[in-house]
Amino acid sequence: MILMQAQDISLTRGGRKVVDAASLTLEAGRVMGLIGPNGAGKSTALRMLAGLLKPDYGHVRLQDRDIGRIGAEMRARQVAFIPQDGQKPPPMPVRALVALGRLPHGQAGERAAGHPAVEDALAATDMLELQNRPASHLSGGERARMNLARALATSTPVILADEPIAALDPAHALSMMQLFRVLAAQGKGIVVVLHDLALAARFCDELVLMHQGRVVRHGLPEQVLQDTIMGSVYGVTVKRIENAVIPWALCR
Ligand SMILES: Nc1ncnc2c1ncn2[C@@H]1O[C@H](COP(=O)(O)OP(=O)(O)OP(=O)(O)O)[C@@H](O)[C@H]1O
Repeated sequence: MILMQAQDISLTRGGRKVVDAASLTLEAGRVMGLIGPNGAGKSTALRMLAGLLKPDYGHVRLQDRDIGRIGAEMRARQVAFIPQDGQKPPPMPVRALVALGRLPHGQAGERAAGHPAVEDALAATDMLELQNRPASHLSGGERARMNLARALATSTPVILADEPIAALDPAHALSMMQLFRVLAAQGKGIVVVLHDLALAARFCDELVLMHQGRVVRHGLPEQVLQDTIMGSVYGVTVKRIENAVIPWALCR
């Protein structure tokens, strides 16, 4: 089942097309990795998918409706957007902040904090131990897990996550990628921006490679992560290593 579709979306910023006629289709049960070098346009594209930026051209459809025509609350019940780690959160307890994820369902305060979706989200992200801590005291990695928990608490069919594992230690990065797989198995569709290509190859069903605003490759990880493409897009060479745990290394 198609959950979301972007067709030829373009956006100009500072006189430059930062996203240029990008198209993608997100199906239920899939983890899609959005990859590409710094400045490729990944975050901008993700914000357009989330309905937070309006494309100059093209359109984003959410279950067959133009996302721009869906009200903010309805959209929030359908799409959870996890931004790249930005502002420090307020000094409210982690559980209360995660419970804000229930607002699009009209639930707030004690009712939201006690909702099973909040409990499940805290458990899934390994945040139960930290639930009473002020959110402002969390480390960068803990904050990333809390942001995912808040998104999960909303119980949306679509999750859009911008570099959610960038600040995570290896164990929590693996857990989060495994959790995306579990969520996909439950029927959700996930678009995740990643710079860790090994994890992208291992956990994503498909990869969308962006470069200079354009989607230059879309397909299975092994189709996208080819040596020549990595060379031309990332400017690195791929060294294959036999019998190694990670069978390739990137070199400059
Ligand atoms: N408001 C803006 N005005 C001018 N340029 C912008 C604006 N917003 C983004 N850009 C530019 O658009 C390009 C794409 O930015 P974007 O954040 O989407 O890239 P990205 O692929 O997510 O990069 P990264 O991996 O570094 O996070 C960048 O070159 C950025 O400088």
